[in-house]
Formats: sequence, C-alpha cells, structure tokens
Amino acid sequence: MIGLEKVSKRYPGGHDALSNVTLEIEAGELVFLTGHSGAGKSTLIKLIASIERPTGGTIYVNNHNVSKIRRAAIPYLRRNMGLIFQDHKLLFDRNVIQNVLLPLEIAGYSRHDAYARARAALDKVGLLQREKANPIALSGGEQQRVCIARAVVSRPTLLLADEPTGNLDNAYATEIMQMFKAFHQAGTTIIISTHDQSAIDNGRVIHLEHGKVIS
Ligand SMILES: Nc1ncnc2c1ncn2[C@@H]1O[C@H](COP(=O)(O)OP(=O)(O)OP(=O)(O)O)[C@@H](O)[C@H]1O
Repeated sequence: MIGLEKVSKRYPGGHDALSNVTLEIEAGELVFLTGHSGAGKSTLIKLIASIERPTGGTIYVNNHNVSKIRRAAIPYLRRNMGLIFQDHKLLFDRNVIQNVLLPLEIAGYSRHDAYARARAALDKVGLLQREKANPIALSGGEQQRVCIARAVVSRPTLLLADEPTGNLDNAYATEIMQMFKAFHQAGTTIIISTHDQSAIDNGRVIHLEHGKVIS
C-alpha cells in the first residue's frame, strides 16, 4: 500500500530530516514510528500524506507516485486518508460538530447520515456534549480529540497520526489507542508516531534515528 524507495528530505536551509529511507507498509498493518525528538517521524508522515515532498527518492501510496503528484490531485489522494497532527488545524469559524462534519460533506453524505456519523465519532472521543461549542473554547486535549473524531469519521482506509495522544491524559490516551486498535482489526492501515512506549503492542515498530530507519 505504501512504499518508500531511497527517500530523503532536506528542508530549505536545513540538514537531512530523512536520508535514504526504504520501507514498505502493507494494507492493514498497524505501524508505530518511534525515535528521538527530531528523528524524522513527523516528516515521514507528512511525506506519505503529500504535505511535504521528498528531495530524493520515490514514494508510492495506493499505487500513486506521490513524490511527483500534482497539487490538484492531492485532495483525491487524501479522500481515503485520516490525518491527525499536533497542530490540528480545526476551523474556528465552525463549531465542534461542523468541524467533524467536514469530511462527510466533501464525501457527499446526506445531512441525516452525516450528522449521525459525526455524533457517533464525537461520542467515541467523549465530546458529544460539546458538539455546539466553538473549538477555541476547548482545551488543547479536547481540540485534539475533535481532530481525532474528524480524522476517523469517514472511516478512512489509511489513518496517519502524529503523536495523537501527546496532549491527552492517560485515560483518554488509552481509550483513543483502543479505538485505533479496533479500526486496525476492522482492516484500516494505521501509522502512529509516538514517544509513548507503553502505547505500543501487537504492531510493527519502525525506529528512526537521525533520519534513518534503524530497525
Ligand atoms: N519545516 C521545517 N523546516 C526546517 N526544518 C524542519 C522542518 N520540519 C522539521 N524540520 C527538521 O527536520 C528534522 C526532523 O523533524 P521531525 O519533526 O520530522 O522529527 P520528529 O521525529 O517528528 O520529532 P518530534 O518527536 O520532536 O516531533 C528536525 O531536525 C527538524 O528540526
């Protein structure tokens, strides 16, 4: 499903955030990306999501060469992806449920179905009672949970999560990890970057150090 061949990424004026990374991730895998701060975990996720482009090598996602993808083709590629990032980019001119509805509106769900799914997703992350709130009125951890609901609401086949539980207290972190594992059992491919060793069980671990895959 995802293949990287000799992939490097150098940010303008920087050093190599990733160098010569070659790996394959099969459909349905649960993968944990680990490594020190600055090891390149976020960069790897951004390359797979076409948020950044590699400076060398080739990346395939669902048989598309995304290293060379046209900007206009990116939304099409992302329609089956759920993205969870630390800077969650919620829309502050929409309330919580409207944020979660967005991917469903784009996918063309009827209003009735979309609301039912969005409410179910908010319930899963424990925020149904805040559906009408503006995201700006929520704590960082609550905003992160809205972001998780928005990422999973359209049941993507590929879920990319960069430190998804970083802002959350233990109880929520455990629940969110359980939710990801349930998606994995249902066949979703999941890539999660994490510092939290305790979150890692029964998945594959890809360990990065200074931009290289160590194991
Ligand atoms: N937009 C950018 N411009 C310049 N350098 C960047 C940029 N983003 C990341 N880097 C650099 O690339 C390297 C890898 O960063 P990356 O964010 O991928 O690491 P990480 O493993 O996700 O770290 P953390 O666990 O702290 O989030 C670091 O040296 C970082 O400073």
